[in-house]
Amino acid sequence: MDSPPSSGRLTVITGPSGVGKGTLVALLLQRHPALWLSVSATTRSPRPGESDGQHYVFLTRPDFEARVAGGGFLEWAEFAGHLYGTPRAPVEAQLVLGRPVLLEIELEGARQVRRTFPAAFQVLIKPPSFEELERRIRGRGTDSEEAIQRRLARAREELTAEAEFDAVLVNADLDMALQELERLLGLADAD
Ligand SMILES: Nc1nc2c(ncn2[C@@H]2O[C@H](COP(=O)(O)OP(=O)(O)O)[C@@H](O)[C@H]2O)c(=O)[nH]1
Ligand SMILES: Nc1ncnc2c1ncn2[C@@H]1O[C@H](COP(=O)(O)OP(=O)(O)O)[C@@H](O)[C@H]1O
Repeated sequence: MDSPPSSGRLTVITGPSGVGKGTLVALLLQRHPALWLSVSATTRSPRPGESDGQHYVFLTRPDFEARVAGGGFLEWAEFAGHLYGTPRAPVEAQLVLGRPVLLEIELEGARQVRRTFPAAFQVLIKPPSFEELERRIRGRGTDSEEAIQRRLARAREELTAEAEFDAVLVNADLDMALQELERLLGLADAD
């Protein structure tokens, strides 16, 4: 099931909010500059330190909906009261160039990609426990109590979807999880 992706392959990384997806993906990109991470669009407000076009493309809801209507997203979903989507054109362009592409997206989006790109390699990142997940979301200090509650409710749902994924990775120790992710993605040290 977990055969490593070839170059130009699409990899989807999913997992509950606060599990460490962003942390793992940032480390992966530092170590493997050949990887290309899709920058999503969202209607949520920027967090302190997030810049437009780098972490997300921040859109109003009407602008986001116009892009949906125009077929501009490879996939999109609503999460915790906001819309999130993967701009289609840049992903397709990178795949044509043969570059390995990463999407860091939530469960509904992963399901859409499974239908449109059945060859995509899909990884679910899990926390060592639900209590640890809550500690990480709170420890990050970026979300309101309401946003935290919505993320925790959604997390319970996402964690039941394990069987849908090509691989499941527990992010307990960060270095170990990073190594395991590299192994799953078939990334050698020098990639
Ligand atoms: N479907 C979909 N989900 C996305 C996209 N971009 C980000 N997400 C997911 O939306 C959720 C919320 O992201 P964010 O607001 O940055 O919060 P965080 O995960 O708590 O840091 C996370 O599960 C992301 O993986 C996207 O383009 N499409
Ligand atoms: N293996 C780990 N052990 C302890 N804390 C972690 C680990 N991985 C990530 N974290 C911390 O958990 C918090 C949430 O991580 P983040 O990458 O923002 O999650 P996500 O992108 O999945 O929402 C951050 O404060 C991060 O530093």
